[in-house]
Amino acid sequence: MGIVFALSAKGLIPTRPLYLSPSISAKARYYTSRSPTKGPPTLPPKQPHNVHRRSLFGATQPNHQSSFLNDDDGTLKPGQRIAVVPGGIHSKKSSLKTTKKPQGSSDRPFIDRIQIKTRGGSGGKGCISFHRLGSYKKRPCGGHGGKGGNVYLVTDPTLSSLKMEKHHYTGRDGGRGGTNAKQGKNGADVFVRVPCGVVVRRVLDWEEIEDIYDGVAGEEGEPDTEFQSLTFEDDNSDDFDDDGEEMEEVDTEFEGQSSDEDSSDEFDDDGEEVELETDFEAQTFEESSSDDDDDYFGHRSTVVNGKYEENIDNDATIEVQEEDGFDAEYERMQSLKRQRKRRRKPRGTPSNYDDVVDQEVRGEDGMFHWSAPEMTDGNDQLAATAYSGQPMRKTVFLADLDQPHTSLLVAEGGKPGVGNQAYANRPYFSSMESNAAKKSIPGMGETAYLELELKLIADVGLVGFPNAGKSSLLSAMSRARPKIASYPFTTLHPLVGSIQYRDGYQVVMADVPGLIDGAAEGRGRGIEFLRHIERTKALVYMVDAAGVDGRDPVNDLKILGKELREYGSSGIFGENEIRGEGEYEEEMRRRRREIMNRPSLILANKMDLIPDIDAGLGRREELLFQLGLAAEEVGIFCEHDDIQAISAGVTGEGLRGLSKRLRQVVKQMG
Ligand SMILES: Nc1nc2c(ncn2[C@@H]2O[C@H](COP(=O)(O)OP(=O)(O)OP(=O)(O)O)[C@@H](O)[C@H]2O)c(=O)[nH]1
Ligand SMILES: [Mg+2]
Repeated sequence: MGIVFALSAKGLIPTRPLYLSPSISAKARYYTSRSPTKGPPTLPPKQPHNVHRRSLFGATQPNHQSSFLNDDDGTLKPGQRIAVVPGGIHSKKSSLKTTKKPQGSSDRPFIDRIQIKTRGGSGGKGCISFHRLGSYKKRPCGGHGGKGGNVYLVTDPTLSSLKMEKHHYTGRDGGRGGTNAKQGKNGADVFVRVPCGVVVRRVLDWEEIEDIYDGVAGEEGEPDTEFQSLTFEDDNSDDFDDDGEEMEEVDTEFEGQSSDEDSSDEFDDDGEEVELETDFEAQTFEESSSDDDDDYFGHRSTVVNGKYEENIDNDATIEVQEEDGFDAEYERMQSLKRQRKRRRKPRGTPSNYDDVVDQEVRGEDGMFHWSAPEMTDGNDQLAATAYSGQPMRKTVFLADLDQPHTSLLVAEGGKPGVGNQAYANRPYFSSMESNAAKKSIPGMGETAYLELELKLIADVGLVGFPNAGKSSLLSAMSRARPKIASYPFTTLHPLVGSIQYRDGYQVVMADVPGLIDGAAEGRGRGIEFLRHIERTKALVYMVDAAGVDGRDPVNDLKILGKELREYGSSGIFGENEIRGEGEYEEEMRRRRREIMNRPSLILANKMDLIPDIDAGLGRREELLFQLGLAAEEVGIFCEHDDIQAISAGVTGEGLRGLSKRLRQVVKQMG
């Protein structure tokens, strides 16, 4: 109970006491304070929006003094509305003019080669449970686990660099199976966004390289004993003690058979697998004669456990065959696991192991050095020596993601674990079977180390010496805003812009950082980015006709032609080498070799600095003529009309004609 004050024009006046619960809203209070004689409340007149505003939270903030909202005596008039708005000051940001940073400068990182690790999620575990009630009592009802999530690469046309959020991507694990045959939830897939034009390669791990090596050794019939002995090292009987006597019996039987030629004929009926096995046996047996034989057989029996046992009529194997379910599968997985473990390169490997493998690996095509050292002074020799200490990798080509919104499955999620409901329909389950699900291990997700290489997709590539005006041209013809400045190497990484035509046609042009003399040997940084012009349909050579930096345009063109020819012909410049074998790599090498056969335009820029009146038109024509001769000399594939005089940065002279011609050339090239 208390005295209620009503707000009125006269200020706060006491009215009759009312019992007000705190839950009564402010609106209710307003009505209760009104005199009943005045009739039903009417809506107050609409106030203009520019009423005084005060922050709702203003009074609680230390630096905000509360104040009355209305002008006169600090009281609210009946029907008066005030606007109470949440706090917050008017953002200054929105009033500031946002300026876009120029592209191509160092503050925007551009990454065109990266290695990432992807792993599919693990499968969920299967559940082991039994019905407790009713006629189903004691029947297995454990649900299977969920599948592990996959990892996909998806091309996103809005991206232009391989700057990734993370270097490791893992699919979500599958959920566990539940009781009452509830299946676990499938793990969510992970989509890794990459820009268009990414070439995806998978980096092989040591085991795979060794497998290749094995294959090579087998084909050539010159198995390397050292390698083999190291691979099968530690295959001693300790590991196989668990396998019990049966194994040993099998082994001895096998040994007997394999050493006896007649008995090996028995295997022929069983088809290819057996033949392969006998080959393998013959090979290992020959080599192992000098070594401890038992080691090899121990290894042999585990590797082809299942297959092998199927092929021999032996009491021991029949017993094993009976299992024919998860137990056998479990044993096989365990043995594979053990085998994998052993096959990993052991620590402290003898140096000759490395030597042997390295030589072989180096001898093959496509082997390459991973992280390249900084090329400081452009000395090829130095770079080569620095490389030699790097670990070797081998990659296989997976895909060239050049279309937008395409996805590529790179790491598959693991298979789900099996719940014991798999045995629910059996009339009788042995203890072995009912426990089989316990042993069913959910599959691990696939792991893939990927090497991603970005090759910009452009129709036209711009090459030229630093400061020639390449960025100015791109800026003048497209909506790209590269950094333009009067010092060399303003542009630090390639970027693309598209020339838009009225009818909607587009020509995409790539601005590549300036090339310099000796670029093919690694001088400067331009050569690093030349791979971005590999996909282009036409090339544009740009020279500074006025020779602002004291350069000679004709000589510049000769150097450019020479560097590009060298780049194309050998294509092996450390980092820029096209690595690996396969159709794709071959195609890329072919394309690079033909880089000089691409239709080219030669632009003499900064023509505004060559006055027509003083020196006359003759000087310009003379220059264009000389450029034509130089192009012919170095073998640039260029028509007479395609040597043009322009002024990209100042008057814009010749740009209209240039854009028309570019369109024609690109169209011709399909
Ligand atoms: N007079 C004149 N100057 C130009 C013209 N085009 C470009 N420039 C100037 O030349 C300088 C270099 O221009 P950029 O476009 O940055 O040259 P770039 O080839 O991109 O140079 P890098 O990025 O270093 O390889 C700038 O100062 C431009 O203003 C032109 O047509 N006439
Ligand atoms: Mg530039």
